[in-house]
Amino acid sequence: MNLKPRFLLLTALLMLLSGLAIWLFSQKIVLNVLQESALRQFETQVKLEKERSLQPIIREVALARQLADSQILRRWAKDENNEEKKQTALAELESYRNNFSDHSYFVALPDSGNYYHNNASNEFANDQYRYTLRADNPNDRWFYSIIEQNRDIHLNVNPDIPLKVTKLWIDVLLRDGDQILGVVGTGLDLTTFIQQFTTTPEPGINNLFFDHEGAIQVSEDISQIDFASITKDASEHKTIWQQLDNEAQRAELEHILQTARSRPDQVVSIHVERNGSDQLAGVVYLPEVDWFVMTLLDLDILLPLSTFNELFLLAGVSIFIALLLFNLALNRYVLKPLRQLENGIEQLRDGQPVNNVIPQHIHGDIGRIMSHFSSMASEVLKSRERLEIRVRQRTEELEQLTYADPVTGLLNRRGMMEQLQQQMKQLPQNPGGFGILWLDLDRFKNINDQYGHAAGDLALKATAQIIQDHIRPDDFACRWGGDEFLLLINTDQQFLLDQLGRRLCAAIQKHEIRNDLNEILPLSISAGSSRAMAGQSLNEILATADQALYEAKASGRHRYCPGLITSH
Ligand SMILES: Nc1nc2c(ncn2[C@@H]2O[C@H](COP(=O)(O)OP(=O)(O)OP(=O)(O)O)[C@@H](O)[C@H]2O)c(=O)[nH]1
Repeated sequence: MNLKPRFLLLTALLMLLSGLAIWLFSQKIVLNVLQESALRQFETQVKLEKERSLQPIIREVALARQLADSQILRRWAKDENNEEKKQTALAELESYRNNFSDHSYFVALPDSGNYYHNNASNEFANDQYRYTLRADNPNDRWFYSIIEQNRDIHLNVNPDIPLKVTKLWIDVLLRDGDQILGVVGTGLDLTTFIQQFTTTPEPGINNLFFDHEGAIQVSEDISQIDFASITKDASEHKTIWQQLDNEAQRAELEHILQTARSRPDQVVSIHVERNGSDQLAGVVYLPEVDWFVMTLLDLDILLPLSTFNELFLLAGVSIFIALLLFNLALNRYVLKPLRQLENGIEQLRDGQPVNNVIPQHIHGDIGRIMSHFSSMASEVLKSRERLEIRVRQRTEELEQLTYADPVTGLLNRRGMMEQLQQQMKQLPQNPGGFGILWLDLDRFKNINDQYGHAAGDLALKATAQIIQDHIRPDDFACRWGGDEFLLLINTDQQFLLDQLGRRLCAAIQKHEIRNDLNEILPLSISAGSSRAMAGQSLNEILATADQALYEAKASGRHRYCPGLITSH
């Protein structure tokens, strides 16, 4: 994968991750703020409701407690059949009836099981005794449970089906020290209270009231209310524990309830999983009625994902713009220079200068790399040029070596053959032809033998030099082999050829060549010639010169013999 898509992919990934982190983080912050404000609001609401809606209950409870504290009532309960005490007590009860908001009261005495009651319409003004409670009657179970539990106060919620109201029964123990003399109390219509307290204007908020056992007493959902809690076994209760999804949550709530009980009127919060959704719960203990109230905030409803739509949109647009800007910057500062660098490398590979593709004005890291590359490229090109020159020179030297005689520096036999063939090709257009001189040192073997091989070489070099001195620039001389030299003389004049042959014989003999011991080497030469004419072959021309040389040797050496031209 190319650099560009890789970078884009990486950046997109990083941005998405950071966007996700920001989103989660901001969601958490928003959630915390929401929870905080919800709890504060809830705390205030509880206080307000306590003042407003709960106050009547509290007042009734206080009044019922006061009634249970009445000496008159105690005296009668201890001596139920005493008519005077009874009438005084009933009068007392009557005054409480007027004060109770339900305008009703009841008194139940355990020894006799007698139940006394009068209602708002004063229906039983002279007939307060209503009936006798029986332990085996399920309807009377509440009374025996209260006595058995020995708790000072019981609040018992019961629907009054004929009246279509929900009644709260406030049951308070009538005591004399440890002795339980009876149960007194009143009823209270909870319908309005339930409506006020549990019907919340905001969806996603739910209030539940439950007692010390967790039995739900007030709920918006009537089916959740544990009516007549007092008469039921623990297993029959509809409890707050059943509202929670798992055991760990229940244990946590147990702990929270203890904390709430130790700090009445203060909200203690807990996260609960209820019906599969994450909910925030605030719990408050209401000591006056020995109840807990739990407000449940359903976060999925209160804080739906759609709340973050704008944030998502903003994050998406930001990521897109950031990607675009990053892409532009990446292209301008990295990818484009890299492409130019790549072009430069291609140019360099082809041996071209790179200045036209590598810009000189880029700054920073990439600019430095470009400038280093430019200098490196020009160095590479220079050294390549130097290398090429060196190779050319070396080739020329090698060619020279191929065609040169190492001892004398003259052409070797191969070099001369090429020149001869060249001349032979031009022979038809050159009717005067050219001349050949074939030279051979006389008794050269003796020089080697007598003065040594080095002296022989010296003689060969001196001969070559003399030859060079006598020929013209357009003539060619070679060492044909051993002590033989062949000269290609660019002339169509026989006499000039003869003249040169004789001069060379004279000059070589005349020349004093000395060895290391300063001894003069006896050097002379024999020479033969031939004239190349159109129609002759090279072999014939050379054979003529060779024959002439042979004659020069045969006739005493140190002489020149012109070759006889054989005509066809
Ligand atoms: N020092 C030296 N001697 C060479 C070289 N090449 C050939 N020779 C010698 O040259 C001699 C040539 O001898 P020949 O041409 O046979 O005979 P010559 O002694 O010259 O006698 P004539 O030609 O009959 O006058 C031989 O002794 C070779 O060893 C060389 O490069 N250096």
